[in-house]
Amino acid sequence: MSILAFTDLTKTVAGGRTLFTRITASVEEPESVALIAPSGQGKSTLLRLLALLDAPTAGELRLEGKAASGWQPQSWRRRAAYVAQQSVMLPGSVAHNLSTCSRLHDTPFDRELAARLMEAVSLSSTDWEKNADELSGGEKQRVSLVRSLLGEPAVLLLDEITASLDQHCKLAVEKLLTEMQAAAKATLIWVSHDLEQARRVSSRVWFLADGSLADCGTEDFFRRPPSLAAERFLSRQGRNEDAGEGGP
Ligand SMILES: Nc1ncnc2c1ncn2[C@@H]1O[C@H](COP(=O)(O)OP(=O)(O)OP(=O)(O)O)[C@@H](O)[C@H]1O
Repeated sequence: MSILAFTDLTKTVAGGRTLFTRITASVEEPESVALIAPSGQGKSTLLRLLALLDAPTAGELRLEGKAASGWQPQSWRRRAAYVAQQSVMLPGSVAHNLSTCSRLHDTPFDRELAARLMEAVSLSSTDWEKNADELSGGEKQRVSLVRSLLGEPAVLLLDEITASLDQHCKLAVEKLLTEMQAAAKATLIWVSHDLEQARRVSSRVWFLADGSLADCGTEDFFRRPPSLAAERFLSRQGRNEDAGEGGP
């Protein structure tokens, strides 16, 4: 059974522009999918729809086999967590931020797990008593990821979460998440402009362009782009391997 699925999803935004029309796809547990598109095609919008942070114009979403209408939005978001590029820290300390989920759901705060996750994203030396607002952008991004992981979501909707990280931290985050996925602890949907990253972390690609979604294996996507739009996109990024324009 798919853990997350959408059928005939259409989204028209203010001003009347339709970003995508009747797109359908699903993700199995515990897959890792890269959502790729030229800028402005609706990647973040689609991710926000999948987190029930925005409503589709038409179409149906299902999580764990149950339609969105049958879920409380907060319960849905607890299972399918959206991790934003611009992370927002709650007022208070790093520890206060890390324990958000346990306070919200009245469950014990697993300090040991939090420490392990902080270490995995290269934040072992962070002072937990520090005001979270004083962290750098990249530190906030990683604390925000750890905060989400502590809620043990089944699906992580990752919106360019490594965009402000240096290479070392980026790879640390990728390693943590791919290990979780390999251990069947999480299904991942990554929005990324970084095609090297998409190739490293995913086994499938959803390519969004001209209002349609193409769904294919990651290696196939790079070797045999599924559409002219994908071919042009890879070509512009210098990644069309058939055209001999590069690649690892
Ligand atoms: N609520 C909204 N109201 C009006 N326009 C919107 C809204 N949400 C998104 N848009 C527009 O829809 C388009 C797609 O936005 P979105 O951020 O989803 O694209 P994207 O593929 O993630 O872009 P990028 O790669 O540049 O981050 C943009 O032109 C954006 O301005």
